[in-house]
Amino acid sequence: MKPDIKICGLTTAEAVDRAVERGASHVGFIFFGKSPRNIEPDIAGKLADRVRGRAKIVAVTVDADNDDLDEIIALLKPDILQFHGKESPERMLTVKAVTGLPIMKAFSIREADDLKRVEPYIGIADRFLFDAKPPAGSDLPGGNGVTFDWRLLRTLDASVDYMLSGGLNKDNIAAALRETGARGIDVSSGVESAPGVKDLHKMDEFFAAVEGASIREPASGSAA
Ligand SMILES: O=C(O)c1ccccc1N[C@@H]1O[C@H](COP(=O)(O)O)[C@@H](O)[C@H]1O
Repeated sequence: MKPDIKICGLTTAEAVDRAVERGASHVGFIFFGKSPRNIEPDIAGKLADRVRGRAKIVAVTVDADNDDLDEIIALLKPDILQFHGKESPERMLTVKAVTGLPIMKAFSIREADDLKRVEPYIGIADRFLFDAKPPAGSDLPGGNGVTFDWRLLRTLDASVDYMLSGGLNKDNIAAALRETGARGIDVSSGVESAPGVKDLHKMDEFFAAVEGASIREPASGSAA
C-alpha cells in the first residue's frame, strides 16, 4: 500500500507544486530560526494556499511558545501541528485542547530505550514521527539527513501510527518501507541539492522510488 508521503522544509512555490503534483499527502513548513528551511508564517501561508485541500499542511515547530504557535496557526492555517522538540505530554494535551488541531509528536531514536519515551504520549498524539538523533554539534533536532536502525521499530505495538523520517532518500526508501511497513514517510534533506534547497529532480526520483516500492510490495508478499 502506498504510504502517506510528507515532503518537509518547503520554501518555494515550485517545490510545493511539484511535491503535490507527484503525490505528496503532506507538505511541511519549518518554523525554527536555526534551520536553513526556516520560513516566515505569512510566506508559508501563501505557499500552503496553493495546495490547500489537496495535501495536509503541517507546521513544524520546536518547543514553540504560545505566541509563536498562535501566529503560525493564524497565518498558515495548518491541518496538523508537528512538534519536534522536548514538548511534554501535558503541553501536547493543552495545545490540542486549545487549538483543536491534530498533533504529530516527533522522537529522535538511536537505541531501543528511546522508544520508551513514546508511552506517555499514547492517546494524546494523533500520530508519531520517528527521526534519527542529531549528530554531535548539530543545531537542528531534525533535517540532518541521518538514518537510524529501523529494526528498533519492530518492538512497537502495531496500533502506534507513525511517520518514518531521518535520512530517507531515493536509494534507501524501498528498504525502509520493507523493514518497517511504515504507513507514512517524511523526507527533507534527501530531496535537496544543498541545505534548504529543494531539488525538483531529486523529488521526482524519490516519488518514483516510493511508487516502485509500493508496486513491488504485494508481489513479494503473495503466496503464489
Ligand atoms: O528540517 C529541518 O531543518 C528541521 C528543523 C527543526 C525540526 C525539524 C526539522 N526537520 C524534520 O526532520 C525530519 C527529516 O529530516 P531529513 O529527511 O533527515 O533531512 C523531518 O521530520 C522534518 O520535519
